[in-house]
Amino acid sequence: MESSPNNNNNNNHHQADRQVVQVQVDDLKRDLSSEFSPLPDAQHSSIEEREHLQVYLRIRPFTSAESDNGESQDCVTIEPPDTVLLKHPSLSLSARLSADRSLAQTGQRFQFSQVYGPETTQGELFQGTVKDLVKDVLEGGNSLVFTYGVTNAGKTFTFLGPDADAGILPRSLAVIFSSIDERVFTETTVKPHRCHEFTRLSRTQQAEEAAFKRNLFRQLKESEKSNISLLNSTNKTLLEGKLQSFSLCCYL
Ligand SMILES: Nc1ncnc2c1ncn2[C@@H]1O[C@H](COP(=O)(O)OP(=O)(O)OP(=O)(O)O)[C@@H](O)[C@H]1O
Repeated sequence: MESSPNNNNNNNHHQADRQVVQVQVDDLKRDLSSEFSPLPDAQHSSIEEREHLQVYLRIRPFTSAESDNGESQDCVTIEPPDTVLLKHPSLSLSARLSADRSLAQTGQRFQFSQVYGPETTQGELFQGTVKDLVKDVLEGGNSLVFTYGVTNAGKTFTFLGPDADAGILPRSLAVIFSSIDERVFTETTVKPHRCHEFTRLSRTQQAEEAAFKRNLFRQLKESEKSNISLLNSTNKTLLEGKLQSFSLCCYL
């Protein structure tokens, strides 16, 4: 950011920035312990939380470029079914200079709900992680699924996957749409709103929705005819962006 000491506006901005920072620091200093009163039945609640929050680790295979570069340094060891042992990459500076040699050699263990190795297929991952959540959704439950990892870790592959090897999102949608059959709500009197809510539509709104839908299908047909699949490419761009989480809500 450019700085201009003679500019009053800028000075005001800097002062405002300082005030904002000050508030945040004060906030951080605040003792929040009193706001976290002990839970009445700590043991029960921790068991419940463990059941509700599942954390899976997926280790992807090396890409061909990585294999060609000889990047394998045996730093990740899976200890089935739920643990990984991480060691410093043997060529890393930290491994060579590590003051704690024993730590560098023995590594550190991390435990997850389950660890999936590089040979895991998209189908196996879906079966083991998300399929039961989808079943819950079909019975009225809600779930949030998201991927988390450094760039190039395999989040998009896991989430969307290539067309020929679908990830957890298209698989979830396939299960939902093939399961609801006659339970599809054919009327247009309600519309999903935000994540968990819906709005009831007036007659005028229903007519607007129907017109919007007709218009959308007409555009789709026209673009298919003229081979300019505008809608598809827009959707594809949206999907190929950073769509790496979805929440499963029940509107059935
Ligand atoms: N399970 C897998 N099997 C085969 N190839 C994979 C797998 N997971 C990821 N890849 C490949 O690894 C590369 C990186 O994956 P991906 O693009 O999904 O990473 P990402 O975490 O979404 O990255 P970014 O955060 O940068 O978007 C891609 O070439 C992808 O095809």
